[in-house]
Amino acid sequence: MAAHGLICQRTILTSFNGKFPANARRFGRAVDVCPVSVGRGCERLHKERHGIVRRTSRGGRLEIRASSLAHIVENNAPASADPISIQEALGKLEVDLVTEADLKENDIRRTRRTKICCTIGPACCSYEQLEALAKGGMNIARINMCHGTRTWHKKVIQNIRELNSAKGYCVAIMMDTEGSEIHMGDLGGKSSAHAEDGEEWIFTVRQFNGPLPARTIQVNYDGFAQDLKPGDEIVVDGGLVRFDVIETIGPDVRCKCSDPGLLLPRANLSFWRDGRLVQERTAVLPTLSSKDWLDIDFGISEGVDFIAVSYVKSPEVIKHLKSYIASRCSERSIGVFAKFEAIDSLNCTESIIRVADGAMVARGDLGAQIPLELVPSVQQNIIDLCRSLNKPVIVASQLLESMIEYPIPTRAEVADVAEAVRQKADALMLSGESAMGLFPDKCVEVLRSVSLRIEHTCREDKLKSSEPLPELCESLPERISEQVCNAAAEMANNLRADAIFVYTREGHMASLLSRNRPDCPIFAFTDATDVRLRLNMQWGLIPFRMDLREDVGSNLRRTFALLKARGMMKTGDLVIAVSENLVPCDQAALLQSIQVRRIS
Ligand SMILES: Nc1ncnc2c1ncn2[C@@H]1O[C@H](COP(=O)(O)OP(=O)(O)OP(=O)(O)O)[C@@H](O)[C@H]1O
Ligand SMILES: CC(=O)C(=O)O
Ligand SMILES: [K+]
Ligand SMILES: [Mg+2]
Repeated sequence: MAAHGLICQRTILTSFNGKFPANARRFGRAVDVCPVSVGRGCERLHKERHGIVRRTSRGGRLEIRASSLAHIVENNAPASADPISIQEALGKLEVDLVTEADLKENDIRRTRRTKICCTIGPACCSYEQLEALAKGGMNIARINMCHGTRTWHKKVIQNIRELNSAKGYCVAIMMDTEGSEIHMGDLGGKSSAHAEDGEEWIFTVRQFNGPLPARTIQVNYDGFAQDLKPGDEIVVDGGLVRFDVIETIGPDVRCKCSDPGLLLPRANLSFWRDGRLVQERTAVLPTLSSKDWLDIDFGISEGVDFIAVSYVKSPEVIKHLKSYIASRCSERSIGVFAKFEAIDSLNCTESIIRVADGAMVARGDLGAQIPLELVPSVQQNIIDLCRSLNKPVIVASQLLESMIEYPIPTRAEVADVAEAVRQKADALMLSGESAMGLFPDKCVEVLRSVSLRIEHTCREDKLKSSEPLPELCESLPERISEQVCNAAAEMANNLRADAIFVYTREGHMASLLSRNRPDCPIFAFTDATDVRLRLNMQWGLIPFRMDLREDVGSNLRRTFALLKARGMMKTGDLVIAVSENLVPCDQAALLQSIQVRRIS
């Protein structure tokens, strides 16, 4: 409270040039209403700008709502003022800079709906590089615990949190576990090696004290040599290099290179016998290793927003992790995403998606475990299942692979991105393109521009499929929410509304709206920063943070006034508004309604 009083004082002094009564400090304590002294000219100016100034008692003293005060602060505060403490103290609307600029400059209905996730690596980890990605449209930053140290990742997380708080971005953080994939060692520190046709190489689980012997590759799991037989094939990175097994000798496997190529440190390995994946051993490797659990503890303590679990093979591991997270951090939840990349996951796709908070089509490793020609239909199937079960889904890997080296994508890559957008995936993910490529910013720009274009043509396309969504919820209050959202989305389409507004504490109704993939964007207002960050993963949602009141009318009025005052909406815009029941009582279902409002 003291800070609040101080901020008011500082604000008014700056805004109104000294017309601040010496005793105003006494008045400036209320959280939402802040008595200030202003001259007549100021009052008129303020009324014109915001329309929400209220004259109260004696001449010259006005009550200005905290929210509009925040606006004055923005426009008049000296550069040294701390915008975040002001924001917090005044409880104003929090929106990221990119969205705000976009809404101000462009047609609301043309904002991007498909979200962008970037893997952070050496090519994009500095504060400035991360800022460039955020500016370009990155919604989620992914850190991959396969690479880098925890200290390195901690710094990245700090940079992103700082960007969010200092510059108003809303970049969520996803931590991706290493998982029990089989991979090569680090090539003794070399950046790469070349395997020539017919050359003999040794794959081994041995550790070496000195330098790695020539043409030797370490493998990260002990049982590997027992698992293989002469005639088996070792496939590196999904087929970039191949070796035939000649013989196994203790911890060593002697092989001959059958497909020459470049070997990169820690490249993924898979083993094939008679055209099928050898998987007895990988099936018993734990999905979460002891190192993964340490990484998960790290993620929880660093407050990541999502954890993506690599090599999921069954729903159990997801359930286990979710209950672990619930027991370790009760005050905020972390979204657990299942990565579909292990062949076993495809036997129980639906049951995995049901227990997870979202899914990722991890096409990189998936393509090394199933024939490549099956990957597109698996992608389509997972996206469709996620949509019907209302879980966000990310399409990952090789979207713009050639852009690791080149400043423009291939035509085929653009077609691949377009396909994922047309399938209405929630998010697209860059891997090596952003982590270690030469053009991370350009990659984000390509995802952004292709998404915008394809989304637009999908909306224009009158032939778009209108298959009804299957019913999702079971209990009556939830079914009512679902029906309200479905109806609101349909109304928005039929009335060509400019936006749907939803007031939500946990984000549930926001995601039910997103599931409908309506023609206009969905503005989701929530009072929790962690919910806001998590909503940034979902298709078409523009998440805002503000203090919600129990009174829906008051929330509506405040958001309309604020968005209009800040130039993000204009007179005449048509809005469909729905609200979760924000009053803690059993009458929840009865309080939901759909309102249609035109901004005056
Ligand atoms: N934190 C990091 N430090 C160094 N290099 C990284 C880092 N993150 C990613 N990379 C590089 O970018 C490449 C692509 O990243 P990506 O996250 O797709 O990794 P990956 O090894 O393919 O594993 P996964 O299957 O989990 O995606 C990596 O192979 C690695 O070379
Ligand atoms: C993203 C990931 O893990 C993959 O494509 O394999
Ligand atoms: K990983
Ligand atoms: Mg993978």
